[in-house]
Amino acid sequence: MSTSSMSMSLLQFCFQQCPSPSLSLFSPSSSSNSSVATTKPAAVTCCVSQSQFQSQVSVGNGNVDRRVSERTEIRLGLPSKGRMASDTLDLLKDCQLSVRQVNPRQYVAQIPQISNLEVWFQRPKDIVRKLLSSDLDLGIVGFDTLSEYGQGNEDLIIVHNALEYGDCHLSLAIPKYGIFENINSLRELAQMPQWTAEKPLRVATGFSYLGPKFMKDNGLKHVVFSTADGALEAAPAMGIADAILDLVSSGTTLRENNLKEIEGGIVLESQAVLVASRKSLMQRKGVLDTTHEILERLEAHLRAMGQFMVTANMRGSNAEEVAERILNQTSLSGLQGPTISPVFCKRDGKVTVDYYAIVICVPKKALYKSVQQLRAIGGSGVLISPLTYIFDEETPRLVFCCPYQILLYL
Ligand SMILES: Nc1ncnc2c1ncn2[C@@H]1O[C@H](COP(=O)(O)OP(=O)(O)OP(=O)(O)O)[C@@H](O)[C@H]1O
Ligand SMILES: O=P(O)(O)OC[C@H]1O[C@H](OP(=O)(O)OP(=O)(O)O)[C@H](O)[C@@H]1O
Ligand SMILES: [Mg+2]
Repeated sequence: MSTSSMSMSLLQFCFQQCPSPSLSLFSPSSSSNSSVATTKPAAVTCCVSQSQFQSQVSVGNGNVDRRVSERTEIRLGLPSKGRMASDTLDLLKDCQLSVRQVNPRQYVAQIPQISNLEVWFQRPKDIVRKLLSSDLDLGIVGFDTLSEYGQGNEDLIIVHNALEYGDCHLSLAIPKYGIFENINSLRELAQMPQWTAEKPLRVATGFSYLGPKFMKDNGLKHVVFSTADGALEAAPAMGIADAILDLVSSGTTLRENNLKEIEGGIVLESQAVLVASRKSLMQRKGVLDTTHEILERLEAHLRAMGQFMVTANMRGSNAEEVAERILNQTSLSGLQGPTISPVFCKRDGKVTVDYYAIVICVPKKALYKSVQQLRAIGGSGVLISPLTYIFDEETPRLVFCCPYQILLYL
């Protein structure tokens, strides 16, 4: 999932009503007709139980609003542990937003470049909960965690939906063996005669909100879920469950445990996202500006990560003629077109221009093709350099981040 493939940036979760799943053992009810088959960050639609949400957040309740106005510092929640923790700190460091933590057991830290910002290290699920309770204003978490614990709450706004790490997907997996040997799709799984009201399909998952919702949306009636916190892949072989619903990245853990994914079984694609509390953006002084700054730095860095700067010399009679040759090649157009400068040299005592130096940005994926095209039109001395930042006039995501647009958007 690349940044460029996502056009929308500040995304809202749709707030709908649906039954609240129980946390230990539960079955999805079949009454809802809403559908979220494969959810990606770019198109989020999740359900939330209104009563459940209100018990956590109390929308419009004086306590929450008082808390929003009482504190003056802005709080950013970052994962305190797990694989997201170090990747998040690395990303911020690459954006010149290094987190200064006096000691690793201290849960509060600073980003000296941004005044009035406190970093709080929390478990990813607690970041989502604390955004909802207005104890945090901004947070970085996996989209899976946001979807599971945010449950479509409209106070959560995805400011950046593709931070390009933590890539994984939430998927249903079944054994490769036994009664599942010839089952390769969700439809085939649903049609198996084995699942009845008395003997439902048993699914082990840590996603006790998204799991039942996915099954219900896909019309699987006879399903029960059990929760587990880790090593879910062992559950089918231990006879505890028939299937599992868990995160998959390389697929190694599934393979090593004789499990397989099935067609139509992906619940969502996930990667790290930057989330904000809508209430904070709207009500707390400085949150919008701070969000704007963080977002701009993230965008500039992530855009640059996907590109190389290519310089080359080209023989030509004038800059326009060289430009024409370059622009006729599909992989050489650069960000806004090539920069072309004359290369002056002295021949027979006279300053002449036989060559032009060209500078273009090319997507990393298209590098080899670009070099081939450059050579084909007479390019020589091709130099490739990494880029650190690409700051545009205004990042597309920021369109939504100015107060006026936010007000319009909300
Ligand atoms: N195998 C994986 N590959 C890539 N990203 C993953 C993988 N598993 C999880 N993630 C992403 O990283 C986030 C944190 O996962 P991680 O396993 O580090 O912590 P956790 O599951 O909260 O804690 P724990 O596994 O210790 O209970 C997930 O929410 C998801 O976004
Ligand atoms: O497709 P793979 O690359 O094999 O990764 C998938 C595994 O990664 C996560 O587990 P984690 O390592 O977080 O352990 P956990 O089960 O203790 O959470 C996830 O729960 C899967 O088990
Ligand atoms: Mg884990």
